[in-house]
This record gives sequence, structure tokens and C-alpha cells, in this order.
Amino acid sequence: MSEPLPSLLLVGCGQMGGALLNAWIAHGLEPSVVIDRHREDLSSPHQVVRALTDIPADFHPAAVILAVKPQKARPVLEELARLRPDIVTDAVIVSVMAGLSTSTISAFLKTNAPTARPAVVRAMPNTPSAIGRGATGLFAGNAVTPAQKTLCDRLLSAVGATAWVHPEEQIDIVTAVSGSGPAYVFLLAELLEKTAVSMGLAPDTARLLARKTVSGSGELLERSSEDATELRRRVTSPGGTTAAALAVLDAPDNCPRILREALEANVLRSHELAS
Ligand SMILES: NC(=O)C1=CN([C@@H]2O[C@H](COP(=O)(O)OP(=O)(O)OC[C@H]3O[C@@H](n4cnc5c(N)ncnc54)[C@H](O)[C@@H]3O)[C@@H](O)[C@H]2O)C=CC1
Ligand SMILES: O=C(O)[C@@H]1CCC=N1
Repeated sequence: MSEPLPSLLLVGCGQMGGALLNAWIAHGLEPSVVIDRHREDLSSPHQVVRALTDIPADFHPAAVILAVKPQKARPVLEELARLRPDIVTDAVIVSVMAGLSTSTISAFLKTNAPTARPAVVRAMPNTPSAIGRGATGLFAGNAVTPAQKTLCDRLLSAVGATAWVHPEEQIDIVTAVSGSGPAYVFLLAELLEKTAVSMGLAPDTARLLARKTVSGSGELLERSSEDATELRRRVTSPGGTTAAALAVLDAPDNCPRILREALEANVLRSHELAS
């Protein structure tokens, strides 16, 4: 087995934090602390506490992972800096939160630790991380050391593929494409199923065919060295049925325009969450 992952402080153990934690445990994680204010059901081989005030005084994590909603970030960051300025100084702060910039995160931390120069990394994973098939975009702020960057890459590689981006604004595009992306794919599965039922297929049949089409196509794309355009071409007989459907879907004013609008709305929402 590869070298264990160093001790972490995970703040927020919901959908994303939980998926990350499970992968890190599977990869061998040094004794760590998980904070979740609301979940009663959490069990973990690591120490689970309800509040930042419960972090043991002798606990010194290599990284703090912030996986609460962006709207909850400010009090969490201010309290962390008030209670444990040493952690803010020594650990890399990894935010998976949409929208919030490294400078905003630093500013919240500096409210109660004015001399700190926090090392902040933004990571934008997605929910296929729960099965080790995630895709994460990362951005490192100025104060992040090469060793901390390597650690962040190890942490997110534990749940799938990673790609570092620059400048920071590109993280909002990552959020729009891959962070939120699974929701678009699941919407496609939902719409295929519902439309199939509305056109006359039995619900069980529609569900089976829609699910297997989306999951099988994803797996084919994963296993193939061809790009998506070629895989699509192989389905599309000239003058055939698929071509008839694609003439509707891929018309400039249909999917291409709608997807662009959707991704722009996503980026705009990141900007709103940031302010
Ligand atoms: N769900 C997704 O697909 C993705 C989510 N993210 C980001 O991950 C973050 C979390 O999102 P989800 O996991 O979906 O939300 P979630 O609601 O499932 O998890 C958030 C967790 O934080 C806990 N929490 C709330 N306040 C807290 C506090 N003061 N201290 C400790 N724990 C607290 C909640 O009890 C909850 O378990 C968000 O910032 C989101 O932008 C990023 C990429 C993908
Ligand atoms: O919907 C959200 O805000 C988060 C960020 C990416 C996926 N879920």
C-alpha cells in the first residue's frame, strides 16, 4: 500500500465531505478529526466531533478540508482562526466550496489571525468521487508550498482524476462543467425515462433502458481511447434514426445554446455566492 495520507481536519461531512472521507480511509488515513454540526448518524474510525471547540488541543492536521455550504463558511473560518491560529498557519486550507475565492477565505481567517498568511487551495470535485470516478479541478493560492500542492493532489487523486487550473476564475468554469456536471447527466437519464413513458413504454422498461443507456455510454467513453465525437458518429448511420434526432438536439439554437446558457448561469451563481 502507498504511504498513508497525513492527519486531516474535515469540516462538513455531507455528500462531498463524506465521499472524500470514505476514499481517504480506504487509502489509509492517519488519525484525523471530522466535524459535522448536524449529522447524528456519522460513524467513522476517526474522531467525529460536533464543533470546532471539540478539536483536541494536541491535534495538528496537515490539511483542513472545508466541505460545508459556502453560506456557512464565514463563521466556521473565523472561529477556526480564533480557536486554532496554529492550524491556520501550519495546515493547507482546502476548500471544496463553490464560489468563495481564496482571498475571501483568507480574509475570513485573518479576521481572528491577522498575521497569518493562509495557504488556501480551491478544489472542485464531483459526486462520482463516491466511487473513485470523480473529476476535480484545483487552484493553488500564492502561499501554498509545492509540498502542500502535492498533498492536495494526492487527496483529490484518491477520488479520481485531477487537473490544476490557473487563473483562479477558471475554478468557476470547472464548477459549471464537472462540479455540477453529474446533475446534467442525471437529468438526461430522467428525461429519457420520462419521455419514453410518455411515448408509451412501460415505466420499468423505460427506467431500465434509460439508466443502462446513460451508464453504459459513460463506461464506453471511459474505456475508449476515442473522443466523444467519434463514439457519437459510430451510433449515427447516415440518413438514419439517430441523425434525425441529432438534427434537432444539435441544432445551434437547441442543445449548444441551451448548454451555454446553463453553464453561464452556473458561473453567475458562483459569482453571487462569492459576494
Ligand atoms: N454535492 C456536490 O456535488 C458538490 C459539492 N461541493 C461543495 O461541497 C460543499 C458541501 O456540499 P454538500 O456536501 O453537497 O452539502 P451537504 O449539505 O451534503 O454537506 C454539508 C455538511 O456540512 C455540515 N455542516 C453545516 N454547518 C456546519 C458547521 N458549522 N460545522 C460543521 N459541519 C457543518 C452539514 O451537517 C452537512 O453534513 C459545498 O460548499 C459545495 O459547494 C463541491 C463539489 C460538488
Ligand atoms: O450545486 C452546488 O452549488 C455544488 C457545487 C458543484 C456541485 N454542487
